[in-house]
Amino acid sequence: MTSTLRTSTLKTLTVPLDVDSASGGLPSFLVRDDVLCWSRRENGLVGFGELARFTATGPDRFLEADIWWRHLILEAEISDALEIPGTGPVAFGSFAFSKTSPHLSRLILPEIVVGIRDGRAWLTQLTLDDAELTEAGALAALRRWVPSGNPAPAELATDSPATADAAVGPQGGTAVGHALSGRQATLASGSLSEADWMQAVADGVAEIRTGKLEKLVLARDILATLPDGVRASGVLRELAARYRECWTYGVDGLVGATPEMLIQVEGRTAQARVLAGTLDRRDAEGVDGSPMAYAERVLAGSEKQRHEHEIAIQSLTTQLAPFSEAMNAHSEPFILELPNVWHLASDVKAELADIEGHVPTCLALINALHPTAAVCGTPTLVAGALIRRLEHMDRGPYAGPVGWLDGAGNGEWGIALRGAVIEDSHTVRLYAGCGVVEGSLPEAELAETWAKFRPMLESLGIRS
Ligand SMILES: C=C(O[C@H]1C=CC=C(C(=O)O)[C@@H]1O)C(=O)O
Repeated sequence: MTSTLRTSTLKTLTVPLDVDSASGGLPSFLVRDDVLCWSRRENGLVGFGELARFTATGPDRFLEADIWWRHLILEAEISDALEIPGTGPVAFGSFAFSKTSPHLSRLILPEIVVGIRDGRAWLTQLTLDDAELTEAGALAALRRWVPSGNPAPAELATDSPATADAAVGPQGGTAVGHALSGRQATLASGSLSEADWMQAVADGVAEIRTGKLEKLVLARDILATLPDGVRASGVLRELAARYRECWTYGVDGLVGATPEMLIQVEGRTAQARVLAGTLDRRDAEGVDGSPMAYAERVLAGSEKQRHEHEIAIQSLTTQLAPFSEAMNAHSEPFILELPNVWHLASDVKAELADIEGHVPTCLALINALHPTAAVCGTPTLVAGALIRRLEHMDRGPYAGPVGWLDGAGNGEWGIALRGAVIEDSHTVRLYAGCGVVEGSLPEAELAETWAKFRPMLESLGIRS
């Protein structure tokens, strides 16, 4: 574990901010490529700069991060005019999926945070210096990060990927067998070719048939090369505008819009959104009747999909129970409609218990919940070992927790799905995976990964 923190005390000042929703709200602050972002609909947090950073690898990464954060907060001098979730000191973070990954899990303490929640907006300045924090100083600091104030929406759209247009061809490595159009880009398979990945799915199904495990989530990566370059800020604005039901995240080059909430803590209430079971909305094109009736029939009516979902909900509720005084979950999953896919979804709500006089922190909960069956499998250890054997890649931050936490114990941590890592200014690695159960068919799972790549491909201007 390493930390860039100096020994000085953290000071923070939170003041109300006048954000004119007509000028674009939170997305209008997504103008820098190094921005830290967490946003859904009109709400969210955007962070600028970096005061301190914690990094770690290994099985204790969540608990080490928890200790680092609690130590930082313990002596902090906090002046907070709003005192709502997300005000006061805030850190953004992203954690590696695997306890064996060399990828650095991280918490980043920004210098400036802009937040909006239910129509209330605020600005927080953080410092480790002795200087006094004032409202005028905080506004001046914000203007240094976002020089022209809130840019107009029209200005923001100028580098919109939807405007670009050119042919796409395969690049060195294994070309992916998918028709693409839109912006000039090349796509190549990552660690496994499509054929090898389908073989991995078939091998996974064979393992499930031996009875060693019930469910396994297998993922794959593809590499997009964009000669015109990639702007993280543009990708985030695109995702936030299109995937409003999802949580759009941006931390250190990891970008995406996840529909899955691992854990959201507000005071003593914890909530999760568990997803498993997917149907490509394009499958409904040309089918008689309403698309939703099709989803009801084919997704909610499928025994395989419901079984996959049941395993995911069981794993979450079993792990959350020891931390909860009371818990409720939908008895029946609902259908979550996203622009690309439908999912079987269940929301779980729990009242957190006092454990030795303390409500469990976000990171303690994540330590217990991750990895859920929605991204790993059941039993966890067997599935985890098989993932390492069959995927032939390090997932890095893909399918790991991503989100933020504040000094009062509130936070939101999604699972980093439907996302990508911007590796350099022209290269983006996209990830997608599928729950594999006994009835899974490799070709159908491959098609599902393409549906799950779609949010990122679209936001890069690549139409699939
Ligand atoms: C692993 C992914 O999705 C998970 C979340 C929702 C539905 C899933 C499924 O139906 O397979 C996956 O469990 C991914 O998007 O990469």
